[in-house]
Amino acid sequence: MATPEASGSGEKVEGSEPSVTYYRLEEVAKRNSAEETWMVIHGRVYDITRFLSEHPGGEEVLLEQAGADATESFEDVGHSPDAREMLKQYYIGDVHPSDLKPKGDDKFLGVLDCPHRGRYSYRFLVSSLLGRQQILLRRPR
Ligand code: HEM
Repeated sequence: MATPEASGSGEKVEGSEPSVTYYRLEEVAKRNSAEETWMVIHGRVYDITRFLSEHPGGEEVLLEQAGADATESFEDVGHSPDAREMLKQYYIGDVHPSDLKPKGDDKFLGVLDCPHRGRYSYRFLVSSLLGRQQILLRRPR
């Protein structure tokens, strides 16, 4: 039976959403070419191989992020709701919970209550405000 520690291509994690396949980041990192292109956006894994030639922003920028976490680049562009909707068709699973642990070097800068839930994600707004610095966000109670 697969465990969260096991490596390999896609697995189920006990106690997690049963229909979700989880991928380790090292697994995603191997799919870094035009033959097989995976990327992570907001903790989700996408196989965008067949989308490369269709991307309005070009193939090049996607290949630069191939096998990696492209969340920041994706948000920095300010993709439209249509673009976000398109993501669904390339979704193959989630990043394994063990690879989602926050990095120890994250710096706490403060708490931001962000009322905007529309087109732009929290991360986009924060990166506009603070450049590349990190800030912890808390939903208003
Ligand atoms: C699978 C993930 C992605 C999807 C589905 C996607 C989709 C799209 C779509 C539909 C557009 C047209 C404009 C819009 O509707 O927002 C677009 C434009 C663009 N995308 Fe992406 N994109 C993805 C990932 C990325 C990544 C990772 C980058 C950067 C590394 C990127 C960079 C750009 C750029 C530079 C444009 C052109 C913006 C402009 O000309 O105004 N995209 N993308």
